[in-house]
Amino acid sequence: MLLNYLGLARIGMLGGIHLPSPTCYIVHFQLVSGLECDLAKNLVGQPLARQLVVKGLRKFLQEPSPVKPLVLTFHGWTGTGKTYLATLLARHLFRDGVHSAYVHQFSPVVHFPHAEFVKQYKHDLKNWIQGNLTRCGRSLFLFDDVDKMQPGLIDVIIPFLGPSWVVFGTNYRKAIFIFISNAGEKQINQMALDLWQSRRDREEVNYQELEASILQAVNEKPQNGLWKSEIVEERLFDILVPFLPLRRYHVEQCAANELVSQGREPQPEILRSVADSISYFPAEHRVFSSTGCKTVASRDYVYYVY
Ligand SMILES: Nc1ncnc2c1ncn2[C@@H]1O[C@H](COP(=O)(O)OP(=O)(O)OP(=O)(O)O)[C@@H](O)[C@H]1O
Repeated sequence: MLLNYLGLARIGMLGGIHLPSPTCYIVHFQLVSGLECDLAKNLVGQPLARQLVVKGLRKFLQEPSPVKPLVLTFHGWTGTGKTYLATLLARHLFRDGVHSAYVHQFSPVVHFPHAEFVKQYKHDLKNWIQGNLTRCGRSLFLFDDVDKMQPGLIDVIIPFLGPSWVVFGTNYRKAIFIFISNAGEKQINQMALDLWQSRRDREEVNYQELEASILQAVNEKPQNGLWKSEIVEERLFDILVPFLPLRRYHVEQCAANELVSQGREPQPEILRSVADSISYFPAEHRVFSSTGCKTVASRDYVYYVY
C-alpha cells in the first residue's frame, strides 16, 4: 500500500523490475536558449532566478560527463514563481513536461503526511529514486514544500546528490534535483524592502549576502525539512536560487500575460483592477504582493471587462 502512494506501480517497478528506457530527454543546443527565451517572456520579475538557473543548466548540460547531479534549491515568498519555473524547466527538458514519466514530483502533504511512517517513507523514497535513475539517468526530481517535510527524511537521498561515480551500481550524475521551499522568505523580503527604502532597484540585491542569510535561516529553524540536512551543511546543492517578492507592476504584468495567452487585449483598466484586488505588505507601505502572482491566472477576467 505504501508503495502505491508514490505511484510506483504506475511504471512497472514493483518486484525490482527496472525497464530500461531509451527515451529520456535528449540534450540539444537549443534546449537552454529555448528555456531562456520562455523565462524572459513568462517569468515575471525574477531576473536573478532566471540567470542563475539558465547559467547553471547550460554549464551542466554542456558537460558530457558531469561530476555530480545538478542540485538546485528554490527559496522565496508564496506565488513568486518557484514551482512555475520548475514547470517551465520540465517542459523544455521533456516533451510531456511535468507529466513525463521521467519527472517525479514530491509533496510532503501528499507523499509523506504521517510522521510515524518516516522510516518507511525513507525506504520507499530511496528505492523510488534509485529505480527511476536506473530507467533514466537524466530524470528530474522536484521536491515541493521541502521546509514542511519531516526533518531527516530528505537526507535519505544524499548518496544520489554527491559526486560518487557509481552508487548502488548506477551512474546518477546526470540527474537534476530541485528543492522548493519558503525557507528564507523573510530574509529575502527584508532585503528587497531595504533596497526599496533606500530607493534602489530590487534587482540590485547582493546575492552573496542573500545566500548567506537564507542558509542561516534554514539552519536556525527546526521542524524544517532542510534543518541540519547534509544537503545544506555539506553544500551538496550547486545553486541556491532566491525569488524576490513581486510588486504591483509585476502583478499587472502577470495579468497582461494571462490576458494575451487567452487572446484578449490587456487593457490598462483591467490590469489596474486586478492589481487593486490584491493586498500588499508591509501594511504601512504596501510594497509587495501578499500572494505574488499566484491568484492572477485563476481570475475570471470576464468580470473585469467594462
Ligand atoms: N514570477 C512569476 N511570473 C509569472 N507568473 C507567476 C510568477 N509567480 C507566480 N506566477 C503565477 O502564479 C502561479 C503560482 O505560482 P507558483 O506555484 O510558482 O508559486 P510558488 O512560488 O511556488 O508559491 P508557493 O511557495 O506558495 O508554492 C503560477 O502558476 C503562475 O501562473
